[in-house]
Amino acid sequence: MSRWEDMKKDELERQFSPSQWSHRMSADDVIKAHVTALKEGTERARGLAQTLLNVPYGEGEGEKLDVYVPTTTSLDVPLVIYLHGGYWQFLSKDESGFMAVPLVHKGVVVVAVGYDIAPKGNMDVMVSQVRRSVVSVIQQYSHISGLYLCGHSAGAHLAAMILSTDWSQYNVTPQIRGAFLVSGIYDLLPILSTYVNEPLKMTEEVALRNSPSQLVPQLKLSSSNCDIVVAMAQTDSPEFRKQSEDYYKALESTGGLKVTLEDVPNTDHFNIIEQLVDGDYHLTQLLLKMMGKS
Ligand SMILES: N[C@@H](CC(=O)c1ccccc1NC=O)C(=O)O
Repeated sequence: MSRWEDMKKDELERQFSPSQWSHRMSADDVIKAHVTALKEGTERARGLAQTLLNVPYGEGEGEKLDVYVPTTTSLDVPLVIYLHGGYWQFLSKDESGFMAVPLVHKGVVVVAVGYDIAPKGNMDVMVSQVRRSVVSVIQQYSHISGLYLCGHSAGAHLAAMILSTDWSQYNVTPQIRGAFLVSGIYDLLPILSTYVNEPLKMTEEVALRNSPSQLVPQLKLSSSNCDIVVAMAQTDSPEFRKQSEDYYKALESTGGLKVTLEDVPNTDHFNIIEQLVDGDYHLTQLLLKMMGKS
């Protein structure tokens, strides 16, 4: 097995360029198609659900979230917070409501969180923002039947950082029932020397304190009752898949956590999450089942 520590810069950068590993399209086309799919799905969701857009969760201009509200009147209303991907430097909440399409029909509230991507935000800022967004959501929606997280790519990293929060400095302790971590990065050290870090400008110290792989004991303390699904795409690069496998193993080996590793067939880094617009998609079904809504 090759180790990232032994890789030359160009090989490491290829491993951390998800668009180069799709079997469906060229690198440029798969990113264009990804953005289009997210935008179209989000527009559809906005047509189907009632929405509360740009709800502030903090003082900052970028500290806003979008809520997709189901039209059902059930008392059992779970809420999923979605954290978008894009290497902490692309995308926004504005094209991140797509997964609400099948979920609002089933009576699930979906919240798409915005955060300040680089270069405006840095890693510490983004992690602080998404943590505060969770606190704000549970304060506003105290009547929900369960809180869930879903994150893609960099958003899966942020979701894992939320699970690893020491909530003692906050006013509340969120009880997160389940988390879907999709094609994420959990050890930031391998990207330090790559193009990904150019706008982020992380030092080794910043990368270490923001790596979920370093915070597994804290996750065990804070999120012991949370079902965790670590999902990876079949054609994610070997280093991306290793990130999921290693994080899964680290969580699993602490004992007492309910963790599963999902290797999703016929998917790449992008359509593994795009397909959440489809109610029949394997991960949508898993998420609904976890929430007791299948
Ligand atoms: N250089 C990256 C770019 C990338 O990851 C990306 C670009 C635009 C929108 C989303 C992206 N990634 C994942 O959500 C790549 O090779 O895929």
